Amino acid sequence: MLSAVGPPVTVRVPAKINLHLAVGDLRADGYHDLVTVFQALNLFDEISVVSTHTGRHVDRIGPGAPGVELLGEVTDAQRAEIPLDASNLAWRAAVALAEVAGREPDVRIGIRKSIPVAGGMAGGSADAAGTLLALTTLWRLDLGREALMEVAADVGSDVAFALHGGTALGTGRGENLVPVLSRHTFHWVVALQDHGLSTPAVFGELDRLRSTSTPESPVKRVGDVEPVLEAVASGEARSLALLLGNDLQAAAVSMDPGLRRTLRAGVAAGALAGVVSGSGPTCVFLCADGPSAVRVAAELSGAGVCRTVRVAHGPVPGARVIDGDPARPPRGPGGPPAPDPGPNMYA
Ligand SMILES: C[C@@](CO)(OP(=O)(O)O)[C@H](O)COP(=O)(O)OP(=O)(O)OC[C@H]1O[C@@H](n2ccc(N)nc2=O)[C@H](O)[C@@H]1O
Ligand SMILES: Nc1ncnc2c1ncn2[C@@H]1O[C@H](COP(=O)(O)OP(=O)(O)O)[C@@H](O)[C@H]1O
Repeated sequence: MLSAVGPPVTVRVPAKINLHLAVGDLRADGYHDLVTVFQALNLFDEISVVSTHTGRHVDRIGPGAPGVELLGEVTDAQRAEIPLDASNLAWRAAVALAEVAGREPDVRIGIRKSIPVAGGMAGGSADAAGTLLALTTLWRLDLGREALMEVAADVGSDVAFALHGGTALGTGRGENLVPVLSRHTFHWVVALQDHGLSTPAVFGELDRLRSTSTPESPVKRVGDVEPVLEAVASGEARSLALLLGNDLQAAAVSMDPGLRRTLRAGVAAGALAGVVSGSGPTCVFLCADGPSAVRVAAELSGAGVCRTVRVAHGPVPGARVIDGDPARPPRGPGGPPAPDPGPNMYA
């Protein structure tokens, strides 16, 4: 058990999907320029941080090194796949923020995981973003939004979006964000696999496929992003369904050919369209409305093409403090309910 100063600060942070993902050629720094439309969905990880430099015992965060542990029900797969050493993205975020703040990362970080690991939904990035917001609150840092976004981008290409949430156009490595007008809710079915795909390996496979592409069998590229932005703004799921596209999908399917069946099964189950999320292997299916998503999820879960399915909607806000903010009353009996914890400081 740990010594701690003050109560933990807890942040809830959403998963993302890519409605559109155009991948440019390999850059000299090992990255690819992207044009992407992110949307945050209501699948959340929770991050709790607590100071460790002195003080009283806190139950919610137990022992472990260097400062990260998994909270709640933890599956064997999560235990196997999530590093609890200094390479954990949440810990890397803590170290990066401590450096900017000119202090030690004298904290413990608890991660309650719901976002699939290595699933193309940016769960690790979400944990990093949640840690940045939680520590900004715990340490009462007066960092501006721009400075926090810069720290986020240094930790990973998707981290800034997890802070931002909603729907956003991402360029550069994905870290340059512009909010996209999206007042309408879209309904999704998310098909999770029992394994992950490595993001760098999927980008590498796309480079390989493109280098061996011939005029007879070209590797197609997604179209322009503008129609996607218009469809998002209109709120018309049928228009958006025709425009979902991901340049990494060919690479993900090449590495995991079973995804072809998953994508077909979702549409056969009644979805308007399906697409691999980011580097995969998670597939997301856009549905006409909420009840349709429930029906598609029920049928897809019996089709034997994925580990499990979730019904989700988006856009939802980015990282939010849900507990432990000195400026808010505590959660729990007498306090406010956990969801919808107020305006996002960083959006
Ligand atoms: C593909 C996307 C699409 O949103 O999402 P995921 O599938 O990971 O969720 C992202 O670009 C992933 O972002 P993120 O997972 O933060 O990537 P990073 O840690 O920054 O980079 C991991 C590795 O992916 C490759 N990479 C990443 C981003 C980018 N624009 N070009 C790249 O080539 C590089 O090989 C890099 O070393
Ligand atoms: N907090 C974390 N949660 C999940 N994975 C993490 C975390 N920290 C580091 N990782 C590593 O990052 C890799 C990518 O994880 P994740 O962000 O879940 O997937 P993706 O990049 O496909 O969206 C994982 O395979 C894991 O080894």
